[in-house]
Amino acid sequence: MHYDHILIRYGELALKGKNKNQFITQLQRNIQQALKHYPDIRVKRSQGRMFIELNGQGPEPIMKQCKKVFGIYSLSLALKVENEESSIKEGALFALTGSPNAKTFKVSVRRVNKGFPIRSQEMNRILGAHLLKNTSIYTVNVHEPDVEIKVEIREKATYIMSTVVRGAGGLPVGTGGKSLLLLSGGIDSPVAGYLMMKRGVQLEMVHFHSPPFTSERAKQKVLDLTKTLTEFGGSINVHLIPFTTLQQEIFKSMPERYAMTIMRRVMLTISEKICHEKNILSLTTGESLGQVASQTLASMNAINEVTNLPVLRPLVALDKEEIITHSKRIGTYDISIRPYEDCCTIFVPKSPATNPKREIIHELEKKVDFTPFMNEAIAKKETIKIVHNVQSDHFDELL
Ligand SMILES: Nc1ncnc2c1ncn2[C@@H]1O[C@H](COP(=O)(O)OP(=O)(O)OP(=O)(O)O)[C@@H](O)[C@H]1O
Repeated sequence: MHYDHILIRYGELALKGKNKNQFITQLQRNIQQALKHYPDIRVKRSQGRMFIELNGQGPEPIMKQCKKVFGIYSLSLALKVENEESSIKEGALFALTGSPNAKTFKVSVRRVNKGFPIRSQEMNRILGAHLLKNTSIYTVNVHEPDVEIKVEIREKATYIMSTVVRGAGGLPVGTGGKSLLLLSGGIDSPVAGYLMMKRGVQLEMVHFHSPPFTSERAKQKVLDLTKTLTEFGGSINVHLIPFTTLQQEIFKSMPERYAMTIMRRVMLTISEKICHEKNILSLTTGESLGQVASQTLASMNAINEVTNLPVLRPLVALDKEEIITHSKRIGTYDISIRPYEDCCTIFVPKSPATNPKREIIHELEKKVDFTPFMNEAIAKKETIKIVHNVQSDHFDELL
């Protein structure tokens, strides 16, 4: 006997009607995608659960991959047996005796198949008695058992489990629409992207770079960050925008105090154009309040003016420590701290305005028309598709 399935639980209660079906279909697709290197396994759905049929494949790597799939609340290794009392008894004994270091147990039966002749409570008693009779070291503890033997009696078969592992939670990527993430090489924006993916949002990236002031390795850093994020939700397109000429024009013609704000407005304007082209309905940034001078509410207010799209800022209320903790856990931190220059770190004004005024910006922007430079930058856009990376193993647990 051996565990031959993985049972997957998702937050079904929160779902209703049409959304529910879309959620489940997307989740199934995402699990299949995450397991694409295991051709023998099958992912099936049935009555509020998803099942992975292992077909001889060892469960550890499959569990590990599944722990990164958003929408999964918990997973259990499961033994499939026939809907027969004797088979269920045998399976329960296998599950109990295979639990290392356990001294106490509890049996929890769920009878999903109401056609099964023995009711759940009765079945709990039958199985408990069977386990006590056939072992000598275990006792029952219904309140705080070392191991809980879960038995799900379903339409066609019964699944027996002794462990529950927490999944990544959230919603399946692809159920929440699309957002364009402004991805710098820093610590924050990859974390912002991760949090949006956790809410089911599919990402595309835009990155502004300024060759030759920024190197190939700085560009590679952004591609590597994206590759890490693909582990949570499939392939991602990265749009690289050459920003050198625009930055030089801005820093040449605008007062230093306002150059940063105007540069951000230009970034957002270009990003919005990409959204229109790609049918993406929102933008995401890694800004959080009060971290640096340009991340004040006044600054966000001045920047936001150039777009009607929602600008999502999932880090807005987090402090740096929390953001760093996230980035270490998801595997982006070590890439983010590589010491290559970003376009924004090269053209840094000494004292950017912390309280930029829209009226002043309007006056300044009347003097120079950046549109031709923006159009040129967009025309020179380079798009790279980063394929879903399913082979990394740099972490085990997501919270
Ligand atoms: N070169 C860039 N390309 C794309 N987006 C950028 C770029 N530089 C900055 N951004 C966007 O603007 C946000 C604010 O940038 P800023 O440099 O002020 O903040 P930060 O806290 O250092 O963020 P990060 O750690 O993400 O770089 C970033 O989180 C990112 O979303």
